[in-house]
Amino acid sequence: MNAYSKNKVLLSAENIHLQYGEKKILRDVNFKIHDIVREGVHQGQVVALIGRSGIGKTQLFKTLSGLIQPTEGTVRIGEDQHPVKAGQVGIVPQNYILFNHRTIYRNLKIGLDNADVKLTEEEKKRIIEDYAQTFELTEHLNKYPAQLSGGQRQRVSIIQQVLTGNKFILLDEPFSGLDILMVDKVIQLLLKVSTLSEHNTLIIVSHDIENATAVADTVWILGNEDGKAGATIKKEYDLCELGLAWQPEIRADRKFVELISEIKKQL
Ligand SMILES: Nc1ncnc2c1ncn2[C@@H]1O[C@H](COP(=O)(O)OP(=O)(O)OP(=O)(O)O)[C@@H](O)[C@H]1O
Repeated sequence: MNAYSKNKVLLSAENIHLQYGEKKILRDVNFKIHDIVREGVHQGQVVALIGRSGIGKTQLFKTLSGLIQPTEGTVRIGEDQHPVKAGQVGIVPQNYILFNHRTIYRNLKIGLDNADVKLTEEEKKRIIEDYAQTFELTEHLNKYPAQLSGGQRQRVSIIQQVLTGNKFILLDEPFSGLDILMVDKVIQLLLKVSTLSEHNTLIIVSHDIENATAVADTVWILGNEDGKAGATIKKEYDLCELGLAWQPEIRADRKFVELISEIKKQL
């Protein structure tokens, strides 16, 4: 098993409740996301949020990113654990909207233009070219989104969020509509993003349990507990502790396959 330790809290939720009129959507959601130190790597956590359709994943996702205020409770972010504000968490939406009339280069530049740190045009160019090279997009920089495959567009969309300097990135169904090779590339990209900085934290909402679990170090199952109204994190799997995190080939592992079937039973 890998030696690792969990250090600072980067994102936390305390007693989150969300209700619309009489309808309770979320109940008593509590968690802490940390940075992780292991084998010379210092990284943020990668969490997979899994649950049945309509259970409240999107509502939790929006609460965590400050887009909606919970009825009760607080989401805290950063080393100083201040209450989250909209814009502090980057979102890669399901249909990864890019600006179709701008080249990939200019789409990536939007990320840097929106970053807190002000850079010269020359600095921006160098950063974009570096990222493009790392993520195999150099030959596509002057193309338009329509000329790229779905997986390539997805990668551009993820990198765009990374370039804004957002340390917290929520991804909504990042594997949908991708073939298996593209899924592998997106998984590699996500693993790379999570290790780029000790503060990079990813939360992946997905119906694709195998792939979301393969890239994650933590799995949260959102569901109803004991017939109570409102969904909560009814089970958390720590894949570091299970020895199933950070291994790209994990999907063929017997222990991993057993875990997936256990997760499915929890839904
Ligand atoms: N503004 C609202 N007012 C009342 N109920 C709402 C509102 N928005 C969402 N809901 C309800 O909240 C519940 C959770 O919805 P949510 O979209 O979070 O589910 P989900 O888990 O993301 O589903 P899916 O996997 O199908 O995308 C649903 O029952 C939905 O009808």
